[in-house]
Parts: sequence; structure tokens; C-alpha cells
Amino acid sequence: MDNLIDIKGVTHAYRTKSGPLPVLDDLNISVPEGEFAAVVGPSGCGKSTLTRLIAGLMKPDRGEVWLHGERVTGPRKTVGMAFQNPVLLEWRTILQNVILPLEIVAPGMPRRDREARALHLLEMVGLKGFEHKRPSELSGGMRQRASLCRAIVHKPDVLIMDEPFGALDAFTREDLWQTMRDLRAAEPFTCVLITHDLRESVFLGDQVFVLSGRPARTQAVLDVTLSADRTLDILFEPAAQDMLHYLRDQIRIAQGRDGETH
Ligand SMILES: Nc1ncnc2c1ncn2[C@@H]1O[C@H](COP(=O)(O)OP(=O)(O)OP(=O)(O)O)[C@@H](O)[C@H]1O
Repeated sequence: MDNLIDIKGVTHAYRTKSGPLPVLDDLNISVPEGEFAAVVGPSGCGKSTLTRLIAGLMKPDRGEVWLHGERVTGPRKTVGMAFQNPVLLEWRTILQNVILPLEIVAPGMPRRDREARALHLLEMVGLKGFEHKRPSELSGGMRQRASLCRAIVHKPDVLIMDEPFGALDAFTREDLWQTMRDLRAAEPFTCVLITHDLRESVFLGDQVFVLSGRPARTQAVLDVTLSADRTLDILFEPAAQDMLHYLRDQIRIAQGRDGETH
């Protein structure tokens, strides 16, 4: 299978007043087309920096980022992004917010077709009937559902999500995991998910990449050998529990806390 995302030997440092701050160090990550890569690592290790590099919003000091066989040298329209804060535009309805990327990427697409595409996605995520509401009229979980629709409405090559469920309560978060699973089954896409939640990484990921402490390297890669139509219950089964223990140990190592009693 071809890799849709290839991050090869990426090294990056921010220039700060007190000198360079090395953030990524010879990082290597490959994601085959259609796969879901979850990225976990200690706080501040460089995960968000990685998303900016994949999206072409920044260039690495060294190394290369490839998307779909093309070297990334600048921002790309074929990337969809979702963040912890859904940043929906209050002066637009939910439907108009979801349509926004199509207005930019496919300006020639008839309005009726744009709306049909957005309404289809809104229905899939359980927001049918809310399309004419303003963002402030929706709950946090509903806004994040709308934001997911907006991120994939233009069928991006890759969906990059940076802690998209981090601000939601535990039950809403689990609902959203299932929504993601169902969206992916209906519309396969390649995804990079940054998360602090190890259960989320195992439930949604095909592979989990553990980054080391800053500057981040790829410390470990876990193949999630659970069925694609996994349910939440699977997280309580021994195979998933073993994976969660492994990831927790890896995070301790990344934090330099290996050997502490736990
Ligand atoms: N524009 C910037 N200029 C200078 N330093 C930055 C910049 N952006 C991030 N940093 C620093 O780079 C390091 C990595 O930041 P980044 O946001 O990529 O980490 P992260 O792993 O996503 O963090 P968290 O898990 O806390 O969200 C941090 O120490 C941060 O303070």
C-alpha cells in the first residue's frame, strides 16, 4: 500500500529570544492511504508543530514532508483540519459554516450540490434539523460535530485533528469517537489525530505513534489490531487493555519517569 503521508527525518527548532528551541528531531512517520494515525506524547513535545508541518503552514529546518507523492512546500487545499476549539463563524448558519471549504476549493460547484453535500454530512453526524441554527445555539459536542463535517466536506486527502475532543465531557467525547468511526466507514479518509487520551488513540487509530519528550522523535509505534467496526466495549477487553498499558508505559518513558512506581 502507498503511503499518503511520509514524514522523513523532520527536524525543527523555533527561534526564540533565548535561542533556538529544538522541537522535532529526525522524526519519521508514514501513514498509508485510508489509515488513521493517532499521535500521542508528553505535553509540549511538538505534536501541534507536527500538524502545522503536515498542513504546509510551516517548513521544517531539515527533512521532508510528502503528501500523496508530492513534497509539501506550502499550505494545501487538500488538507482538512479540526481543532479543540471548533472556530465556527457566528455570522453564518451551521450549514453555511460547513459549506465554507467548498466555496474556496470548488467555487464552480452549484450551490444546490454544495448544500446537498453538507446536509448529507450533517445528517450522518446527527445534526439534521440544526442546519439553520447559529453556532452559539448548539452545544459544544454539536459544534464539534459540525466542525468535523466542515473538515471533510471537500473530501480532503488528509484530515488533521489536533485534540478535537479535548474540551468535551467524557460521555460526549465517546459519542464523538463513534461518530468518527461511522464517518470513516461511510467516507474513507486518511487521518492524523493528535490526542492526550490513550483510549481515544486505541479506539480510533490503526496505528499509534508515541513521540518522545522534546525534541520529539518517534519513540514507539503500536499497530492497533482491533476490528475496524470496534465498539466502545472492546476497550475493556484484554487485547485493548494490553495496548493501553503498553502506551502508558511508553508515555512514562517519554516523560523520563520510567522506573517510578505506579
Ligand atoms: N511559534 C512558536 N514559537 C516559539 N515556540 C513555540 C512556538 N510554537 C510552539 N512553541 C514551543 O514548542 C514546543 C512544542 O509545542 P507544540 O504546541 O508543538 O507541542 P504539543 O506537543 O502540541 O503541546 P501540548 O501537548 O501541550 O498541546 C513548546 O515548548 C512550545 O512552547
